[in-house]
Amino acid sequence: MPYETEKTKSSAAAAAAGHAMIEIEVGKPSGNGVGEKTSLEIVGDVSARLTWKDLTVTVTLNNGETQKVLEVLTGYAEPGTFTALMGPSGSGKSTLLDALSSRLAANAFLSSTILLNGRKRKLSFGTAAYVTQDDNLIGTLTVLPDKMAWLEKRALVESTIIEMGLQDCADTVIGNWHLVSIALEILKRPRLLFLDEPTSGLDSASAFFVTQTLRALARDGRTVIASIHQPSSEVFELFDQLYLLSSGKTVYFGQAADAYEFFAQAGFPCPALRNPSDHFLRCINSDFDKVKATLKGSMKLRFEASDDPLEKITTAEAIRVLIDSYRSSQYSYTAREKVEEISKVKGTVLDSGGSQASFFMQAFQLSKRSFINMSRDFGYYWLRLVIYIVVTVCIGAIYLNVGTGYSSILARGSCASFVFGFVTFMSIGGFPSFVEDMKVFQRERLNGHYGVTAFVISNTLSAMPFLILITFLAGTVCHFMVRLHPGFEHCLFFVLCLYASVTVVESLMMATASIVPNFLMGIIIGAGIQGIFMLVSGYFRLPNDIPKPIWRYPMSYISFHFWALQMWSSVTKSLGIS
Ligand SMILES: Nc1ncnc2c1ncn2[C@@H]1O[C@H](COP(=O)(O)OP(=O)(O)OP(=O)(O)O)[C@@H](O)[C@H]1O
Repeated sequence: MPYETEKTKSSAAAAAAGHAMIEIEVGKPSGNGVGEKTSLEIVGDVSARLTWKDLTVTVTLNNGETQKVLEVLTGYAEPGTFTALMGPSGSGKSTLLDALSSRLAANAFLSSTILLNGRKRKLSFGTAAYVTQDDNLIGTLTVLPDKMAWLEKRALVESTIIEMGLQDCADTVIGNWHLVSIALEILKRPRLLFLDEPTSGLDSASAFFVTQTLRALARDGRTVIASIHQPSSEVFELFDQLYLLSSGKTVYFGQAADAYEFFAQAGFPCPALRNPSDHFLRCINSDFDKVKATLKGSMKLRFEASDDPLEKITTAEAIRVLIDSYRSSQYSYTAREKVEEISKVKGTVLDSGGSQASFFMQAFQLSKRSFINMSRDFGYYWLRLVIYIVVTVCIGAIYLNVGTGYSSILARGSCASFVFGFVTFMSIGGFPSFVEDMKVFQRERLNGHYGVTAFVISNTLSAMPFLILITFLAGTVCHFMVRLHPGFEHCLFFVLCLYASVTVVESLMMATASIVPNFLMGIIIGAGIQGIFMLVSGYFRLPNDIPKPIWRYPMSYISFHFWALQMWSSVTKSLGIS
């Protein structure tokens, strides 16, 4: 392609995207004439041109075997365009989005050349935004962010709210709504927007509205790539580019409007009045083979009588024909040419290399947000505060003024065991909230907002006031009703022990939530671990009687119950009753 044409096209794209292109530096021709590829340098253009070539993703399964999830995919996404990824369930749409946005799972191996503005870059904060299938939002917060000058912030938020059509819910508490997720991501003004099934679960009118909004965001100069599950024909008409996948292979990539022609050329024309996306998905969904095989006997006559080419061959064969047709088609050739062409243009480096906030700012903002969330969510700590007080009043009533005689030794031991065993055990009730927190954390970490350390510190700090309040109130009630060792310092020591024990259980449940993100399994595992710790605490068997290997060493020393009871027995000793 001649330089002039290349330059004109790039300029036109940037102009269409509404961004100034300040300088274009044309590389030296190597002397091979007009058709020679060159390296262009675009400075000042903030749009994102993404290309991927021969992209293959291989995952290692639990049994050690490997599986190719995506195979040699080649494509591109340009600013101002809306690219839709379509394919049957399990065809690899989410994996392709993950691969392009550098968010692949740890067991997935990527082999590809992915270029952003002609450069190899890992996408991070501010450059790209990723809206996941699950809306992992903190349901107690409003859509307003807490960064930059107030006036600037207000202008940005208002423009975003208007852009997204969210005027009616600007001051409401966030529910789970796709548009809010998208709005939150575009607050960072990303140039590249990835969305995993933004229309799933929506009725057709809402799906149309969301897709129209995404197209408008694209027209504003952004590069938008979204996987869409079942678009209506109206929604389909909003797509600029279409990437059709089946079993991880490209069935079609090109302009959405040209897909009809491609399918017709391959021998599968879309019947009149049929939704094109329904037709394309039907052609490439091999699940229908199994259904057909099952119903073969009863539907034999119908299959023979029909003109539909899909009823004469299996879907697996149709997919093979389509994949082969695409490989040798002008669409595939054009896509490869275009990828080469875009790759040669060295555009602006958009990557800001992670969150712009300092570590302390991240930890401060996260602590503040987490504290607001905890204080607004009644189930997070307030309910536990009520239950802790009720339970400790019950303990106080049962062990009321337990005394200091020999007969009270067992009662004191049981009381201690119950307080540090069962009362702290109730902290597993916070598990569902931890799981929600973890989901938000995982999304925001992958989007480059902050790291593990900031999250752990902020969570510990924000929970601290609530845990101090809970353990102070519950501990004091218990201490005075049971008449434990009198004196302020002993009461404080008791409350501190309770605080430390509850913090350990909270941390244990948080760690469990990071490994087992399932409510029921997490609670069962957390309860099981605590049950084992309680067994070796020195109450159910005296410390010297606990079997030495494993149970005494190291288990009893790992168990926080053991340390709490040690404290108790030292207090009891100081009373001279042991
Ligand atoms: N990290 C992984 N480990 C193991 N298998 C994986 C992994 N990621 C994806 N897969 C498998 O790859 C296939 C494609 O998954 P993917 O989620 O990308 O499909 P999809 O088209 O987005 O499906 P859906 O529409 O149901 O979300 C699936 O069979 C999935 O089980």
